[in-house]
Amino acid sequence: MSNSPTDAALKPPVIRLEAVQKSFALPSGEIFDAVRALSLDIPEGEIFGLIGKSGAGKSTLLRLINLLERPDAGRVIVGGRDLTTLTRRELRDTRQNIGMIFQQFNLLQNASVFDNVAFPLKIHGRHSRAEIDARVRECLELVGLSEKIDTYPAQLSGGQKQRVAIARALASRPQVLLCDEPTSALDSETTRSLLETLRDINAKIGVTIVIVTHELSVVEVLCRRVAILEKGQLVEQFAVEEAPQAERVTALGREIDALVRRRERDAREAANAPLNAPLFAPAVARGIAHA
Ligand SMILES: Nc1ncnc2c1ncn2[C@@H]1O[C@H](COP(=O)(O)OP(=O)(O)OP(=O)(O)O)[C@@H](O)[C@H]1O
Repeated sequence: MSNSPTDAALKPPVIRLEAVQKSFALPSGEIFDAVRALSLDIPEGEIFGLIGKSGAGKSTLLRLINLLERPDAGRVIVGGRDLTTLTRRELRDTRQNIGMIFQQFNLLQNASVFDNVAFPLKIHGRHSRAEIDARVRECLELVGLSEKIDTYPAQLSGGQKQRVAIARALASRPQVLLCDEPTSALDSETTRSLLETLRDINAKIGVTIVIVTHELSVVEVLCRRVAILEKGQLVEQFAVEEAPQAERVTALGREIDALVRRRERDAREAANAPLNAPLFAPAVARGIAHA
């Protein structure tokens, strides 16, 4: 696996996976290894992408982080606690520290936006009404949906539903937000705006974001680091913005680099172009003959 020089996790990992393993029994009786002895550190405050082909084990790995899937072997340490050793009750409490959002939003259809966001706080049973009220308003403001507090999911667009889901996931003030293909059901404009909101939230409250996606444009816009999975193993991880020292190991890694370099080049050209430059100046004239 290749690692970039900035890997030397300057910040302590908020998530540490140690040789986690997860297998499933298939209907045929065969055992399928979805995640194979995988180790990974994710530093606090990171926006971290998990990518790979369909079936590579991305969602399983994400679900191992909050123990929605229990590993067959290995340790899952979040916020300094090994989740695999906790009692059911301790795990329930610790999960307050790990929010999660899904592709299909998973909102309660018969509950208002307020009640959806308040739900995890109410079932936890340790918050006063005033505290819940203030927390819900604060989270809806973070996602830009304050004015929808009294509406119902059916009255919202897909992007707005996902924002409610984010507010709900943040209600318990978790250190970690897990996102499983959060923009797959959204059009490209809504996706862009939602990704901006996630970046904004990361900057404002420092929550560590781990996102599974098959869209490289999501990685390009949102992620600062990325890990590439193949057949349940971690084959490469790097800082997205960092120019590679050597060619990336995987085709996906090379595609991400190409996207990032193209964006940088476009930005440079836009900054250098005189206002009256022809729109389609030949590449050679602009010094990018080998672009
Ligand atoms: N509960 C399960 N029972 C049996 N097999 C499973 C189960 N969950 C996942 N798998 C298998 O494990 C493999 C990895 O699944 P996973 O959903 O983690 O992959 P993925 O990389 O997220 O793929 P995709 O992008 O298609 O969602 C797949 O082959 C899947 O069929």
